Amino acid sequence: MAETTSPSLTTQRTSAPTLAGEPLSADICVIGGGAGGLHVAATAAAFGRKVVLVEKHRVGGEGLNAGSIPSKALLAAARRARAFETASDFGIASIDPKTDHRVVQHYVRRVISATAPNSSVERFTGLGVHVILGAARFLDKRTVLAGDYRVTARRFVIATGSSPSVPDVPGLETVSYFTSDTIFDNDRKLPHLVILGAGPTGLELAQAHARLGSRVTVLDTGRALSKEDPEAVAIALKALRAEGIDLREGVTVERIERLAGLVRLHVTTENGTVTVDGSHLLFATGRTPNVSDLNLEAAGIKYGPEGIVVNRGLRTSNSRIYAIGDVAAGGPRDTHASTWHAEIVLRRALFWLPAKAEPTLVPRVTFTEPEIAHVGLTEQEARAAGHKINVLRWPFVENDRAEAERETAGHVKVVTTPRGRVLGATIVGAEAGELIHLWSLVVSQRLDIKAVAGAVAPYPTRSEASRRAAYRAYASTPSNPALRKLIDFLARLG
Ligand SMILES: Cc1cc2nc3c(=O)[nH]c(=O)nc-3n(C[C@H](O)[C@H](O)[C@H](O)COP(=O)(O)OP(=O)(O)OC[C@H]3O[C@@H](n4cnc5c(N)ncnc54)[C@H](O)[C@@H]3O)c2cc1C
Ligand SMILES: NC(=O)c1ccc[n+]([C@@H]2O[C@H](COP(=O)([O-])OP(=O)(O)OC[C@H]3O[C@@H](n4cnc5c(N)ncnc54)[C@H](O)[C@@H]3O)[C@@H](O)[C@H]2O)c1
Repeated sequence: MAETTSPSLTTQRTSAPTLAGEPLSADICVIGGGAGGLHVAATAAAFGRKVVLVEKHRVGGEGLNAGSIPSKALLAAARRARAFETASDFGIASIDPKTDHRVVQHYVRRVISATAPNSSVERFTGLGVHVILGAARFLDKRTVLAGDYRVTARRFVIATGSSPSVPDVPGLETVSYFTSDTIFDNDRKLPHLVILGAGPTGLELAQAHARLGSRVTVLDTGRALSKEDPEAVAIALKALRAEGIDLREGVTVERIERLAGLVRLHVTTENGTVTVDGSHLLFATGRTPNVSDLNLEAAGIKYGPEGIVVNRGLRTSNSRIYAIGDVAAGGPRDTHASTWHAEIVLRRALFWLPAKAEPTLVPRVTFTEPEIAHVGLTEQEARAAGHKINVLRWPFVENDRAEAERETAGHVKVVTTPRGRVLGATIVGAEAGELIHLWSLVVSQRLDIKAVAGAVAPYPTRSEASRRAAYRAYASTPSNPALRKLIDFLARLG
């Protein structure tokens, strides 16, 4: 088991600045070998640019090693356990699944290993990228010290990602705890896991652990999944609570203490102070951009608590340097957002095209069951932006495939202008993450709701719910007096 002992949050190695270092020049120097950095490096090298990639820890970044991949592998194992428990709904005897946590952990590692070759040092070296393993640190506006090299480059791309942020709760130094950096190394049953933070990280890990046999309590100072449409969140939270997760919102952990064999949290709620005891603690309280060891001041790069300040072209305050992915302030923090940022930078740096980042084009998915997927504006954001809107819905309870599979929770909800331009879509339900891609296309291409209503969906699929929601745009058509007159007239003709 790999819990963190306070107060060290991450192990960021820093290179002591030295004048030594073999000079190395490049067209593009990429700092950080996660999803975003690797995409820039591979593509720029494919176009014949001389590329240096600097990675201080593990090539593949957080997504591969401690983010999307291990969390989805753990959720996949948890889904199997849940299927055993609920099989009697289908006429098959349910069983109480027994989890071998060492084998589950081995499975998670196996999935990481299976996807790792795509982001190995060997692969990138083979593509012609000069890979340096070590922490990068700016010496001046055009030079970075990395490993044994002093790298100068025409362009730099900072893609150093983010790390778990852990609040300074009194008593934290007395306990050990997990973050997303360490939880996937755990290979033991956690009898009662208390999770602080009900964002996507907290809730995905809550459901995974609950299904694998842990008792789970989640505490959040604010609202769970506060960015998402409240209607969708209510459906997902109902399902999580029905699986036994004790989720409390609007509560504050005032103090933590270690007692024999357990961790005790003193929690303020609207009804006073209570104690919550657990066997293990996981912080899922948000992320901090990885900037502290880059010496950004030397390069004239502005940054703040949210990350490196960039314009819509992802340029920093040093016009030769871009920042992408989790480390860039204000943008979405998802793997596909990092690779999309990479594509914007490649278009600008290689082809001088005026590509721009528009965060509302990036879909996001919380992979609980049911999933919540969203793209564009939520109903609340559209109203706050002053749009007049129509809201179109179709519930999965009216979807034949969902009925056949007994997964009828949720709906498709689409927000359009009165003239039918789609501003955003939220889907809550099984496979919402797959279904949202259609709406991503619609929002990014500024398509009209007619485009979805007019495209035939196969039967019986969940996709039909998207088409049915789109069709709701015509709900008032049969009672339109002018149209009724026209139909009457045409009927008289023959
Ligand atoms: C539990 C969890 C689950 C997630 N699930 C999903 C999901 O399902 N889907 C999704 O889209 N997103 C998911 N995310 C978010 C996703 O992992 C991140 O948005 C993504 O990894 C960010 O990619 P990046 O390239 O910006 O940074 P990273 O992947 O963090 O890569 C940054 C790299 O830079 C390196 N680095 C840092 N400082 C330096 C330095 N000074 N010098 C050299 N190298 C440096 C780091 O070692 C790291 O390898 C999840 C995150 C978590 C925590
Ligand atoms: N499925 C996915 O794509 C996925 C999964 C995980 C993370 N991510 C991305 O990573 C980013 C970070 O997500 P996250 O869930 O780690 O963080 P988050 O910032 O989204 O959520 C953190 C939660 O912790 C709560 N919190 C903060 N301090 C607290 C405290 N002291 N006590 C209790 N609660 C506290 C906040 O109110 C918030 O609800 C997001 O942008 C997310 O999109 C994506």
